[in-house]
Amino acid sequence: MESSVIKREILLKMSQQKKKISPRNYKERIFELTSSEISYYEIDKGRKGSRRGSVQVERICCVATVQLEEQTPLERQYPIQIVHDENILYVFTRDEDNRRSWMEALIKVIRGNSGLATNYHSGFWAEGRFLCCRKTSKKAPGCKIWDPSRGSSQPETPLFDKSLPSIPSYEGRDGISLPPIPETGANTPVRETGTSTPNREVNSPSKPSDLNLAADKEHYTLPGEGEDWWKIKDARGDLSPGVKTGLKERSFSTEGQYKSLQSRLRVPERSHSLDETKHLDQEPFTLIQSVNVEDYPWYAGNMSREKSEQLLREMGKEGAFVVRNSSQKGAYTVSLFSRALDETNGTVRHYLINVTSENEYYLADKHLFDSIPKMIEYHKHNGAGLLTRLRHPAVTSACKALSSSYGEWEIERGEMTLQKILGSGQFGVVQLALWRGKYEVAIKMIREGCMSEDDFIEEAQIMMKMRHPKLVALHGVCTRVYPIYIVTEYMSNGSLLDYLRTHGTELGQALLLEMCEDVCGAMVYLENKQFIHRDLAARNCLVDKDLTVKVSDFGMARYVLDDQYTSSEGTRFPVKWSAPEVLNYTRYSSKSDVWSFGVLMWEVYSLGRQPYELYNNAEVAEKIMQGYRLYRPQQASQEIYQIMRNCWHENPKERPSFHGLFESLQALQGDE
Ligand SMILES: Nc1ncnc2c1ncn2[C@@H]1O[C@H](COP(=O)(O)OP(=O)(O)OP(=O)(O)O)[C@@H](O)[C@H]1O
Ligand SMILES: [Zn+2]
Repeated sequence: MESSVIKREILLKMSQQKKKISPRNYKERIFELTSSEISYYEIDKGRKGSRRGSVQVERICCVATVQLEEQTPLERQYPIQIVHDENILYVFTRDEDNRRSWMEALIKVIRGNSGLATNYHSGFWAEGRFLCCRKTSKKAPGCKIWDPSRGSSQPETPLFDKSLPSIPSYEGRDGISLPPIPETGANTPVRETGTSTPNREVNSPSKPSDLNLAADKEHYTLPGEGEDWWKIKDARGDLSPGVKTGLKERSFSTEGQYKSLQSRLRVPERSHSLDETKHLDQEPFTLIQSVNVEDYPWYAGNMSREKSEQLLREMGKEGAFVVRNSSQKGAYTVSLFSRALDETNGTVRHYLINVTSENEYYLADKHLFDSIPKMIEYHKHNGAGLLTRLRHPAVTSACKALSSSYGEWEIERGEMTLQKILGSGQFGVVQLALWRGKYEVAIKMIREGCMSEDDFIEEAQIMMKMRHPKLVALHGVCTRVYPIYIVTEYMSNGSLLDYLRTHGTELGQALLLEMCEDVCGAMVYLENKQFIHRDLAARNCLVDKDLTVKVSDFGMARYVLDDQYTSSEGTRFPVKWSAPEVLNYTRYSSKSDVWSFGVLMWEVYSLGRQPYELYNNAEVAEKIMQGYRLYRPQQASQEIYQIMRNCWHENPKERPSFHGLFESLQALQGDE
């Protein structure tokens, strides 16, 4: 027997975010809560359409509010998280009352569950991490204590015997206060009271307003019989241009809804351009006061349309963007990448930056700004008519500043301020430094006598031209004095091997796969350039602040002056990563890189174990010749393991190319 509906209402639902970084979208769904499940349905001509998903009540371990992100649009000010054993469902209620009533109902049904959480995450899961504690596993134990019986912020509304978890304050994740929505005055729509709900007994409303099935600022429901109870009328059609009567006509996007709400609440549009300086957490060393586009990391100068598309696609990140000079003289264009329209290939859109006669700038919609940087900053937080928000500048600031100021590869040593030691390797110590006091870079200080320096310096210019979003950029060198400095892009999460060993258990399947894809993407690029890495391994990949993995030290093995490293019999030779033809005849090729890549995938899926742990180099070489291969790591599916095995074909010609590997990996990603 179907259990009766406790609550049924249209709520906004966030997409499930199954991948590490996938675009979020928000859809209106009809939500139904029964004592056994919460389910949601498409809205089809104002009625319950097809079922889109559900969560069984017994699997829910926590229901709580969520701390708002900065610049949250008005329709998403009242989020609830429903945490269950597989994922987190985020839904957005209309207002505090509405949220309270959903929380009450949900907590009531889950109260008897055995596996209720003790902790939860107060922030959203976004782009591969929790905004509260920055943990990168969706299963990471919560960072705040969850106490469903703790006092709520409005104790005058007693629930059952206990009260609700506290309602969060309007605080962004960095403690930036968001203005509460003005609720009074002529602009506040009058609340219409509906008739009684079909489930009145179950719902047992505690306040008269709870009698409404739904009563928001735009429409109210007319509870009735059966399917037909679902008629919805516009309460204030005159005030919201995009909204007419009935859901049928309600075709505006959430951004449009935001705007119409905004205009009705008379929030001055300009107010959103204020204070943006606080949000620049991604690029801490950017000159935020400047109105010159040249001072910003996203400015790519005379980059062509084609080049920008190539760069953004290579980067492949939702919301990757650059601002470049338009072919129209004196004008600028924003080029933006998104997977919103085409999940597999993505789309690049080019938006001309418009200028009014009063020298004010705007993009897709009419939010005016007195400078381009302010406009860009606004659109970092508000899609407002764009394909997606401007999330990731595609040119790193140091990278761009360095390459524009030095066509050459020689960097002025005096412009480096050393900060701290990051580690040490084959060539010596690696330090974090600031270039010109503001751009973070990593410096390899080459210990004298361990590198064939002249050969390297000759090759450095070629290596500097190797530019790919998944390759650690070589910015330049300081060669005039000893020790020689090799200046590269700084990667704040250190080596992939260390990262796997310390954070491996927090990384889900999707992230492990993405890490392999990142490396493979860089290798496709090198393969096309016929550039052989020669020492591909997890220790030679680095992890960026957003967990992007990039390949480092490409080609550097050629300049090592150390017999123990260069000779395949040497103790430091990477035997366990080397293809048989390398061990036997020192025959390097992109296909020998492919072998190493297979071992790197094994490292990723074994969360940083040493390959062939129990064997020394000589034993490994012998076993490999006899046809033995690494076993399947626990985390790797049969499909993943098969990809590794293909990389370890005895005959290099039989191994897949990086291009082929990349396609296989992407196909797996689509499976989820
Ligand atoms: N660009 C960088 N950004 C951040 N940390 C770095 C960077 N380059 C190196 N490191 C840190 O310094 C350590 C040493 O790096 P390095 O590349 O010299 O040696 P390695 O790759 O570990 O060993 P080998 O030189 O033998 O291959 C790395 O493990 C990493 O922790
Ligand atoms: Zn947290």
